[in-house]
Amino acid sequence: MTARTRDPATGISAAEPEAAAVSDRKLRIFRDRGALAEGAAEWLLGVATEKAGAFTVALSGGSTPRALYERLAAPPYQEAFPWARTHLFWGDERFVPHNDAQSNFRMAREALLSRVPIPAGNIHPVPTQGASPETAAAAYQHELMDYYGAEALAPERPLFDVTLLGLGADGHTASLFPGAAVLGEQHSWVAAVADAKNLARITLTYPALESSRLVVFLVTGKEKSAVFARLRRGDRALPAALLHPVGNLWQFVDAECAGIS
Ligand SMILES: O=C(O)[C@H](O)[C@@H](O)[C@H](O)[C@H](O)COP(=O)(O)O
Repeated sequence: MTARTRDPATGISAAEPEAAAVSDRKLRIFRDRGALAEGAAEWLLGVATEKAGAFTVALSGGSTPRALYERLAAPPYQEAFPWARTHLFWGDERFVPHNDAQSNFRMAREALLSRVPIPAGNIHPVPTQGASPETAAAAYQHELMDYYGAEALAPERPLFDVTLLGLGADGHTASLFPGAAVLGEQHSWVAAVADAKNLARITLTYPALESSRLVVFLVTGKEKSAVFARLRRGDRALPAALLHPVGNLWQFVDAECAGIS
């Protein structure tokens, strides 16, 4: 077996970063962004294939997920993925029209939805055409409850099969920003919030995001390596570190983010 060195602070194994992927408990370190996108697409296809019936995913915005979506929109995933039984929701969205450059829905439509045979009825964007972020949040909560078939989340029956998340430099995930009141939300599934630039956003809350069979953080780049090390240490100042899904949590990162390149 190859000798591995481990950073005592982060717990990250410094196993060959040039390998396609290495596993350390639920941490997978990929050579680069391209390898991560490929590995995540392969992993997602595996999870979707194993699941019978509807396969429900909460999508994230951000640059790293975009590479995954583009990979899923190309062979072999474009044909092999069970699109007809896949339902897509969003973990968060900016309160902007769906054709706005800042819209997470627009990004997913361009990178993925317009290129794969997913039925329109399986796509569940946040309805940002509403009168206010609050009405959009309420409408999205109703949509999620209708889909789930109940108004209370049962731990043994997660809302999502997979929730994809990113990690902001300040430790935010979805639109759960440090110090925000929504971090204490225990009942609502969806909330209206504002980001540091005071742009209104709609975000799933911890109870909804945690109602996931599998949560996967996708994080890349040197600029994320310090915050990712803090996440690995479980630094409770980071909203991302406070997420405890009912299922398993994975972290897919590239070698730069892991600090081993
Ligand atoms: O829509 C968004 O921007 C997401 O809500 C946000 O939580 C994102 O995932 C992180 O900011 C990381 O984004 P990057 O992957 O682009 O760094």
